[in-house]
Amino acid sequence: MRREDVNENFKVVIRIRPPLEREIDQDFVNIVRVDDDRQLTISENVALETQQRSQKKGTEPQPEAMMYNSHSFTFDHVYDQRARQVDVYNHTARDAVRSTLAGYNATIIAYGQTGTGKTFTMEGHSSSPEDRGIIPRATEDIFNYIQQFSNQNDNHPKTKASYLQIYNENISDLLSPDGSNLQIREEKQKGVYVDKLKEFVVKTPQDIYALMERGAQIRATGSTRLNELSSRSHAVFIIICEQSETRMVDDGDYDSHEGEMRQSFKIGKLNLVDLAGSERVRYSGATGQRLEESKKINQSLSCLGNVIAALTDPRGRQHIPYRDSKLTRLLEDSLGGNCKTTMMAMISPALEAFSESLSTLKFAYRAKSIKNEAQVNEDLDHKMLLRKYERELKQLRLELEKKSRNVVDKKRLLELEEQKRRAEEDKLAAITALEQRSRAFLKEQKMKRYLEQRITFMENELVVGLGEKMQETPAFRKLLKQEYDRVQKKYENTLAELERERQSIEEDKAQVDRYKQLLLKQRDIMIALTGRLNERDETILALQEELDAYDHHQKMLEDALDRKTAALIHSQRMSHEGPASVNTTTPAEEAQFAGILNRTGDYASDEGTEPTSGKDLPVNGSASKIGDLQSKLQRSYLENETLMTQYRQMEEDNKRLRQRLLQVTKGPIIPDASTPSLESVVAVVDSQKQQIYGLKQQCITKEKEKQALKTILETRMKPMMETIRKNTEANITDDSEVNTVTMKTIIGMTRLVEASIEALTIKAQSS
Ligand SMILES: Nc1ncnc2c1ncn2[C@@H]1O[C@H](COP(=O)(O)OP(=O)(O)OP(=O)(O)O)[C@@H](O)[C@H]1O
Repeated sequence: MRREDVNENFKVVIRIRPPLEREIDQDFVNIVRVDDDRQLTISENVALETQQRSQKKGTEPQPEAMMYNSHSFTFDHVYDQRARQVDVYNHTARDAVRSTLAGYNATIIAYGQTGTGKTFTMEGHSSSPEDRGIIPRATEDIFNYIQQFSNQNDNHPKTKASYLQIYNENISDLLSPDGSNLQIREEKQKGVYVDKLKEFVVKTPQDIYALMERGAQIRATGSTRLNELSSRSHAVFIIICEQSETRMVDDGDYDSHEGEMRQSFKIGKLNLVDLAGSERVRYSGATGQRLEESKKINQSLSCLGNVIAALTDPRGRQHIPYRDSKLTRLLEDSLGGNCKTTMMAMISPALEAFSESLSTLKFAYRAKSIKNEAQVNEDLDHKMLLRKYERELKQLRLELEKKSRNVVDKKRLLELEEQKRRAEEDKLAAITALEQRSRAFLKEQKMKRYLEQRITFMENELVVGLGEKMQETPAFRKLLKQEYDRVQKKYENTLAELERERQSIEEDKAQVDRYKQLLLKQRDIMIALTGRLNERDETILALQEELDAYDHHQKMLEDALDRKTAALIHSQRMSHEGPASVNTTTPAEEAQFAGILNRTGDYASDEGTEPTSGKDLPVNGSASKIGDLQSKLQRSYLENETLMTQYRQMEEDNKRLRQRLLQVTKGPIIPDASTPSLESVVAVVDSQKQQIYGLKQQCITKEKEKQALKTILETRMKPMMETIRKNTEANITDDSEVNTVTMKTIIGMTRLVEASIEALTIKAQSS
């Protein structure tokens, strides 16, 4: 699709018609001066008028009354009064016609006050060949071109014509009496068009002249004071040029394989618009029906003015009021759309039309800044369409590859590849189907062409009865129509099927996009889960270390307690059995003994042993304190067990979480009853975090308890043992061996307390 410079696509030219007899009779004064072929000046040239009057009277003109109210304008071209029809066609209309043949939409609009020469410019006078207007000249040009072009190429041009009018806001077909109150429709491919407007295939310029004449007879005209044969409606003559071209692709063709056949269709539409003239009712003297017509004409022209004002608004208005009138709606493509448009504004040179001419010039000047964007209306052949799809697929594959490179998980990459492969297979299947459809479509087209040729042949060759051509018989016409309708329907069905195929390929593309999005989402979820698992692993590791440290210190405490307990039992035994047994047990044996007692619970039964004498009391009191210590340690041991159970529980959860992660990495996340959702996994992680926090709190509490135990031993037990030692020392009267043992026991117990304090201090520091 080629695009042209937008400024080139909307041109405005001015044509000044020569003064009419009526104007010459009424003291004609020329108010328009053409400065060059692009600029003109309009002024209420009182000087000239004064001069003429002065000449009549034989007086000198007044110098101060030379010119006033003068305005200069520049346009794409200015045609003065002497401009011939052929000049106007060659300089202005021919480009538009050639654009149509190149596949563009082109419009020529004749605008101006009533009686300024719009119809003359567009249609001209058929009586004089020199006065032929744009429509007949364009027609000849088109047929000349077609003849020349179709001789050179394997081209099959087809020309069709339609003729419509907008009269009192009602669109009617000027070539078909049934076609009234027609509706304007719009389609993406076709643009704006009139529904049910008949299109006539024309093969010679004469065919077009016949249609023009037929339309002119129906077109609403009337006599007004300013124009004897005034057009009371806006008329649009439409010429459509369709060309199909089949040619061998050469190596210079973009994205095509050399040697392939390429077919393309170009459809250009030429709108030749002859607007009804605006008029000031005061001057035209319209009444009754004429007055109503004038109002409607002025109203739709004012809508045209509004559309042009909106299109050229420097603020860049969003809403363009095309729908305010049938005229503007019909010209939507021509004004600011896909079209090469030329506006021809006609003016009268007479002083009496000064204000109308000035307003026409201002209107035309404003329209100069309209920007159109014209494109060739070209349909690619089906192979080209396939290549276009292939290109899109290739692009899609590249994008997918680019995205895949970013995915960290190799497994996901493999799955992506697999999905991509499946999508490609689907596309390939779609393309194969489309190719088949295209082949069928081409076959249909060939058949259609063959039938058309046969019809033409029959039209030319067959004659029935007394010189009456067969094509003129109703039976033949009926058959012809049936056949034409059948082929047309088949052609349309094939087109519709192709469109469906195209849509299905579009859907496939969208599906691939959805896959891509899903995979990217899964990748993100996977990364998030891995992050959370790592966090949890770190937490568990920290907890494990803490527990190990705790176990170690507990073990130290237990060992210290075992040693002291063994020493105490040994002292007790010594005090009962006498000094002879003092040296019979080694410290290692004592510790082993105490350890055995501790583990079997025999120590507990010792707690209940009754004191044998009053002197033993302090010793047994200390034993009970140490027993307390022992049972606290026992509790701590149990708590440690509980901690271990919780830790194992957490490990179990961790294992489950890893399994969940494995599921996520294996396939798309589709929540079901058996698979925990991401939210539930996150909840488990959170609850375990809370458990870890609880465990930490318990450790802290236990530490506090131990601190309290240490304080008790330090502040209560130690002074107590000191008091016992001092009292015992003071009460010893003789130097018997029992007293010595008792003293030793007391000293041993004091050391035991000190050792316990020391052990607890080490634990507290390391914690
Ligand atoms: N360039 C010209 N050379 C000679 N005669 C012209 C020229 N332009 C217009 N005329 C004559 O002026 C008269 C009015 O012209 P025409 O009917 O084309 O005007 P119009 O703008 O179409 O008017 P309306 O809007 O009322 O239909 C006609 O008689 C026509 O022959």
